[in-house]
Amino acid sequence: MAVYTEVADEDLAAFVARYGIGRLLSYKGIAEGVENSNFLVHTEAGHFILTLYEKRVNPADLPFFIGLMQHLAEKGINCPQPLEAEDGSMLGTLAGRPAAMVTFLDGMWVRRPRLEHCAALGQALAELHLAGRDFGMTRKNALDVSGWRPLYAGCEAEADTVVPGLSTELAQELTFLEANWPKGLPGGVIHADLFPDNVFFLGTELSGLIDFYFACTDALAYDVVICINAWCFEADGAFNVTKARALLNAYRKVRPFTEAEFAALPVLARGAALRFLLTRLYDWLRVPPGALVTPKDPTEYLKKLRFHRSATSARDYGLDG
Ligand SMILES: Nc1ncnc2c1ncn2[C@@H]1O[C@H](COP(=O)(O)OP(=O)(O)O)[C@@H](O)[C@H]1O
Ligand SMILES: N[C@@H](CCOP(=O)(O)O)C(=O)O
Repeated sequence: MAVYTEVADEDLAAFVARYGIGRLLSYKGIAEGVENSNFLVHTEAGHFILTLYEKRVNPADLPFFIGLMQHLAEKGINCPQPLEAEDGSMLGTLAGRPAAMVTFLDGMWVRRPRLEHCAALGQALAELHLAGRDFGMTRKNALDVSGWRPLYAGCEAEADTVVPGLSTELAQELTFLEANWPKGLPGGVIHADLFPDNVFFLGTELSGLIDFYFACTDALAYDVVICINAWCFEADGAFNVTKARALLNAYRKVRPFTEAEFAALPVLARGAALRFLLTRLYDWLRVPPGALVTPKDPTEYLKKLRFHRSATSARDYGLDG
């Protein structure tokens, strides 16, 4: 579920009235999602998404997220466009939470991505990176290599209850990555969470990218390997090199990789796997009894991490140079 905050009908109607989109006709909470409360809002002007930002979103980051979506939408990226209220603001307060309204995007996310979906995603990711080049704001990645040790510290004592030996394996991986993390790669705005549930398709045509609430400024190639991890492994844990090749080739047609990015792919992929393994493990160990949110499986990312540890070059991801 992802409706953490309930909204009174009359408060929502008053909030919607600020946007000049006609009267509120109906609304409903959206079950999907993890971080924030989302509502599908129907007014005389059509459908919109209302998001109430929950505790894990730092309100100081909201101008970056809102500004980024606006910038990317203006550049032609199919992403939610924040609505401007009659007083010119794009952020308001509803039910005691920071809140924004954005445009509704048609499409559905793909449960089992095929080759053509991976290729479309690679192209869209490169287009997003190019469109972000002249975005004027920056945001440090709170979950970059410097953020992993504190996360690990919060899981260290209990990690072995999930997989025996996991605590030591994570400690060794972290030490390796801290010592070998690539520096100076081409950087810019990255989405940082472009999993299949954040990408909409109409058939095989990509119709929208959503959920920019982990977006930040970091190495562009790091965003690419986050996608490799999320899109190119099969349900049984096997790496599908054909999908990776399709994703990477479609990406590099729009934004070619540098030599340094090429060489860094295996270590970046290890880092991306560790990042999601740690956040999933952290959440897994903290699910309150009776919680309505289903935590995501950390061991899925342990298997991916182990795969990347055996990779030696970009060839292992389907690229020849
Ligand atoms: N702009 C949008 N257009 C259409 N549906 C959206 C849009 N934004 C969010 N949604 C719906 O809300 C769900 C949760 O949104 P998401 O941003 O992923 O939430 P969270 O940040 O809580 O994970 C999505 O899976 C989708 O169904
Ligand atoms: N994609 C992350 C969790 C974040 O969820 P989202 O609904 O905000 O995309 C993971 O799979 O661990």
